[in-house]
Amino acid sequence: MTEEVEGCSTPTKKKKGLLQQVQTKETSSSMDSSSAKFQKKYTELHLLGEGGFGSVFAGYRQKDKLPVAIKHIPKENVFLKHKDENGRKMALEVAIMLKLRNLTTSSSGQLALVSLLDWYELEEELVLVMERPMPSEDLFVYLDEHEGCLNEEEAKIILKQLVEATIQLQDANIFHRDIKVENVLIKSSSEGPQAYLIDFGLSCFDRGRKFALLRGTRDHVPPEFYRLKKYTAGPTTVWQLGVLLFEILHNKMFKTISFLTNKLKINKRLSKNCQDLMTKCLKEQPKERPTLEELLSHPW
Ligand SMILES: Nc1ncnc2c1ncn2[C@@H]1O[C@H](COP(=O)(O)OP(=O)(O)OP(=O)(O)O)[C@@H](O)[C@H]1O
Repeated sequence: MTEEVEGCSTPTKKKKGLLQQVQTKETSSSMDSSSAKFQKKYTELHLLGEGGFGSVFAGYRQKDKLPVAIKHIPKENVFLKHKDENGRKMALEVAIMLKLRNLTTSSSGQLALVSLLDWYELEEELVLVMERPMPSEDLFVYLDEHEGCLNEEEAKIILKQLVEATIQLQDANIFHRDIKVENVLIKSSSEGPQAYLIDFGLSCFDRGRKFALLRGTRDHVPPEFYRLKKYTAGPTTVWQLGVLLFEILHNKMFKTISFLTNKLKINKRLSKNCQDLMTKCLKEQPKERPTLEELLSHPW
């Protein structure tokens, strides 16, 4: 059976800060009170990033100065499709992030996921308040600062953290669907890098079904989407982790469409085990890719 779940609608580049919204006519008193509660609790600072679906600002929680990231998603990009156990409709991104709160930590301690602290449904936008690891930057920017490429040891640490996090997601029946360098934060410390998977805007709950509609980044969708117009969660996640690994070790952007016409060229200077893991993740046939658990026990 082929089934599709909608997360957000057509991307817009519209940016809407809370102040602007507060100045426009808010009619509903409950929206007014949500807006007031938000402003009382959090202070917004500079823009961190702007994507297809919303804008993310740095901020902090006023009572304890906890660093937070505040994501504003215009209402036209939000479908209140999910129902909680009380029948209350909510955005899928919120429902998924609420479920993430219950996930346990990884074997190495910190799980590579950020927590949702609060969310507010305002008249024109949905506001998500998330934890903001400090100091951190997204892997796209981090790569830029490392001349486009990481060394194998660093790449291995980051990949392992992401594999552990995606196993937890899989166990919770959550399919991220858009793993890529822009959606990974890296917190640097003397103990090494700590990765965090962010942006659950295209994610969905999954119990092994087949998806037919493209959700996610076209360059990173697995070959089966092009060949059969169908993809499933596990092999897609492994494929996207393979793409991410390729990109962080090659200083090259990956495009599935080029992969389908040209043989993949992996840097021969990488260790044999690293090449082996990458080749396996990027197998054209989804059935030939390892599972996430197999990735975790790979010799690399
Ligand atoms: N919790 C966070 N802590 C720090 N920075 C964050 C956090 N969440 C998001 N960001 C920053 O904001 C950027 C955009 O966030 P996000 O990907 O969630 O937005 P989006 O509108 O869904 O983007 P896109 O459409 O590109 O996927 C990220 O690339 C990152 O730089």
